[in-house]
Amino acid sequence: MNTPIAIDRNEILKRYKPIDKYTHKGIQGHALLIGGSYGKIGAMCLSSKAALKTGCGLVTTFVPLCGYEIVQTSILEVMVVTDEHERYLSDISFELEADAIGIGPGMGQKMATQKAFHDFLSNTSTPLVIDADALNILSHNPSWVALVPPRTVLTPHPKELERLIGKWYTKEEMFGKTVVFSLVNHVVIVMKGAPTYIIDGETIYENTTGNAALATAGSGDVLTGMITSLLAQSYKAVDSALIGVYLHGLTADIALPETGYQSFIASDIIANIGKAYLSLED
Ligand SMILES: NC(=O)C1=CN([C@@H]2O[C@H](COP(=O)(O)OP(=O)(O)OC[C@H]3O[C@@H](n4cnc5c(N)ncnc54)[C@H](O)[C@@H]3O)[C@@H](O)[C@H]2O)[C@@H](O)CC1
Ligand SMILES: Nc1ncnc2c1ncn2[C@@H]1O[C@H](COP(=O)(O)OP(=O)(O)O)[C@@H](O)[C@H]1O
Ligand SMILES: [Mg+2]
Repeated sequence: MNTPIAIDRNEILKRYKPIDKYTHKGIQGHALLIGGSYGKIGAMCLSSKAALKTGCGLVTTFVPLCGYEIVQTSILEVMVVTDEHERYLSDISFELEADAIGIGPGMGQKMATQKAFHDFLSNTSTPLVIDADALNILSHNPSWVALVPPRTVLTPHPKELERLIGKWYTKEEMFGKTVVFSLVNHVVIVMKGAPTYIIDGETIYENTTGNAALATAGSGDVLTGMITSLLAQSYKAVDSALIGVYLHGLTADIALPETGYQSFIASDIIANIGKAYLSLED
């Protein structure tokens, strides 16, 4: 196993692109977030708001019908497109052209949703982030991994990773299997945890930000929105993963003196993305 490269401020500054004075929302990137189901529309609100706050120009959220008013009223800046089904996704089709798509948070794994995800994968070549239930659907249908576009970013937590690559008994085995999965399928894998590792083929990166305050509902959904936003802003897949994970962790380090570990929630990540960005400008 290759020694991990520590991702600190210096490594991020090598990749970070400051905002162009003359940019506008039309060229700042359009992120599309797809997911949600009855009772889990919040996951989409979190990932969509996180995408906006990470800097892309436009965000559209694709949810089942029951999510329409929830997303429209909780985030005014986001546009909403709905599936025809009331409670879960059954047909992922839309007219818009997104620069990046994040799919999976709160999506559930109903058979109709699985089929819709299969058809979506068969028809997309847009830069992609796959998370949560979309990862679990891939684990149930391993042959569909071949449909995943090259350079897609997968963001499993340890349980989702185990479902995807199978059990491991040592840390070396876990890294070995993940590296093989990345190489064979040409994908970038964000192994979420404490710390988070990013695997790009045989190259392993270890994030240096973040703390136990992040062990709270929705913090992964927020990360999906952040990485999708960076992809939409034309960052390479691996750089989107590295910058997204670094900034996400940094929000918790910044907020900790005010919130403590226990009262920090996923919305606090979103609220501190601005300060995390500003720390790159000093
Ligand atoms: N407000 C919302 O709408 C929320 C929706 N969510 C969605 O709920 C769905 C289910 O996600 P879950 O991740 O809860 O369900 P999963 O069944 O995928 O994962 C939960 C299991 O993974 C284990 N696990 C998680 N992190 C671990 C770690 N770091 N180390 C070891 N084991 C770990 C847990 O112990 C548990 O057994 C997803 O679609 C997700 O996006 C959640 O993100 C919570 C918030
Ligand atoms: N103890 C911890 N220290 C640092 N980061 C953590 C810790 N616990 C969780 N995280 C981070 O929080 C996020 C959790 O993601 P995930 O389990 O998908 O949450 P959810 O599905 O509820 O949104 C990951 O980015 C993970 O690295
Ligand atoms: Mg998750």
